[in-house]
Amino acid sequence: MQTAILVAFSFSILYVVQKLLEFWRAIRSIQNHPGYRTLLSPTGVVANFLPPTSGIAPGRNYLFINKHRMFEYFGSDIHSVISIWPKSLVTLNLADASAIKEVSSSRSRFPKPVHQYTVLTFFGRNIVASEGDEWKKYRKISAPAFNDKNNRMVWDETIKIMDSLFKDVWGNKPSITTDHCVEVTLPIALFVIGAAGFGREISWREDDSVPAGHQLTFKNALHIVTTDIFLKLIIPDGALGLTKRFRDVRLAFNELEQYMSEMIKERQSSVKKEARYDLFSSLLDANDMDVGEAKLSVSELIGNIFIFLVAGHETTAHTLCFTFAMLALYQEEQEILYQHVTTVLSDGRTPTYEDMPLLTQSMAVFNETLRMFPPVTGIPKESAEDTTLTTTNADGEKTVVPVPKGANIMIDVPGLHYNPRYWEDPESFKPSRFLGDWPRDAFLPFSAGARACLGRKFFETEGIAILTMLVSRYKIEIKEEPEFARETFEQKKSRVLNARAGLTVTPIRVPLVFKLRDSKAG
Ligand code: HEM
Repeated sequence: MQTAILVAFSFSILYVVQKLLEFWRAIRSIQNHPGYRTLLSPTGVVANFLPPTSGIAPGRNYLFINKHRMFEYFGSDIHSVISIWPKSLVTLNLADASAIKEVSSSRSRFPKPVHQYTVLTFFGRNIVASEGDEWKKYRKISAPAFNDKNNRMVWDETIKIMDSLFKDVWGNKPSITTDHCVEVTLPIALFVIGAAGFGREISWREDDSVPAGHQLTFKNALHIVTTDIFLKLIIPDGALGLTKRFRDVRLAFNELEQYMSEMIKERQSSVKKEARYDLFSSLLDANDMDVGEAKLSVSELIGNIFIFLVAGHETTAHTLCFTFAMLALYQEEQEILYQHVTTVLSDGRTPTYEDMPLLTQSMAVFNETLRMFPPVTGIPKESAEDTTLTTTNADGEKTVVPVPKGANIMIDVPGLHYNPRYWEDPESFKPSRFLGDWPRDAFLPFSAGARACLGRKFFETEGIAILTMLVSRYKIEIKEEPEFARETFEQKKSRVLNARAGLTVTPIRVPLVFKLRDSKAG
């Protein structure tokens, strides 16, 4: 017994020594460039559940919470994170626009670390979680669907959805209250991607009814899957029956898979085999091919449908929610937007796709919201070779940072978006900064280079249509609640804008009131 304990103890000591040596080598490989030294890796699943305590891991949501502060603290727009466990990997976090440009424009030197995207592959391989030839195939199949014709359809479908919201759901009520803005923005975004991406029109009325053969609505299944996807990653399948929450997650995954299979069957057996040019048709055609390098297997088809549903609705819904919150908090900015919209639509008409380039203030409001609340806070890459990156400080002094092969590179989007070298007074909400010339390389909500967001224009189109329709008819305010009657503006702001880490930055509770503008109550 004693011998066994002694052997175990010796092995533990050896393990610790080995880990410390690895840690020391990793630090040396970047010449001890300043940064965090932590026990757990920031990209590990466990670290994602930890509060931002120092020492153990940078902590959950640390990029969004720290913004540019840690770059200031470490005195460089590139800082390092080196952790001991599971591996002493070097991560370099970047908030330097030119270093980020170098990384995002060279896919062969800095590819995507696909192993960090396992969480997105439960339903099958897909465009977001792939690299190399596999990614090229998915991009080649889906990119043609994001064309001007499709953007026009996105605009028209969005206007229909907003019209129906105003007429069929909100009626002519002088004011509409929601306890959390995403209750409005999530269905809007889902309806738009459903209609414009997948030819699946869902009306506000049928939205809440569970169809025969299902136990959850499509919306709920997708919502539970996207909210609890990390649980599915860490809880073994056998344990998913243990608690109600786990069982709900299992049910939601099964339901969503069933919905996606039904969508495929429905479209394939559609009697009206009319020629369609949406994203769904591109994916289905690729699945229909007999053989060939551009063929999609059924699992790849479902994997890509899932990723487009997620990429196309959560980012949009959260951005809309933060945008409405900012306009409610900053009434003077809402008034500027309202005045601009009424000038473009002087006769009170419904905006058309042709109006989009004129709605510059709506775009500026979105850009400023995306600068302050980028839904994707960290864009990971890895170094395929031993190389260097250079960063320049405010005094113009350059520092060359060694980048060993295999190092993780994290494009720190909030770090870049709050970097005072590029953005004057970065903590302030100033949409006007996007009206003139602005530092394009320091704005990366959609990533950049070959792996930039495929749906950027899709989002901009639906977003501008939604915002313009809403602001021209309703005034957005924060809901007054007695328990918060005594709070200061700053307290209200931090309560309303509080966010947590999810697949994308998720607003926690944004209670709003939409007041009809031409109503006496407005
Ligand atoms: C506010 C809205 C949106 C934001 C901020 C956003 C942001 C991003 C970011 C940062 C990436 C790169 C992710 C990475 O490298 O890990 C990305 C990729 C992607 N996005 Fe978006 N996105 C938005 C809306 C959309 C929409 C509406 C769609 C589709 C309808 C979409 C489809 C995609 C796809 C397919 C990719 C993968 C592109 C590739 O790797 O080739 N996104 N998005």
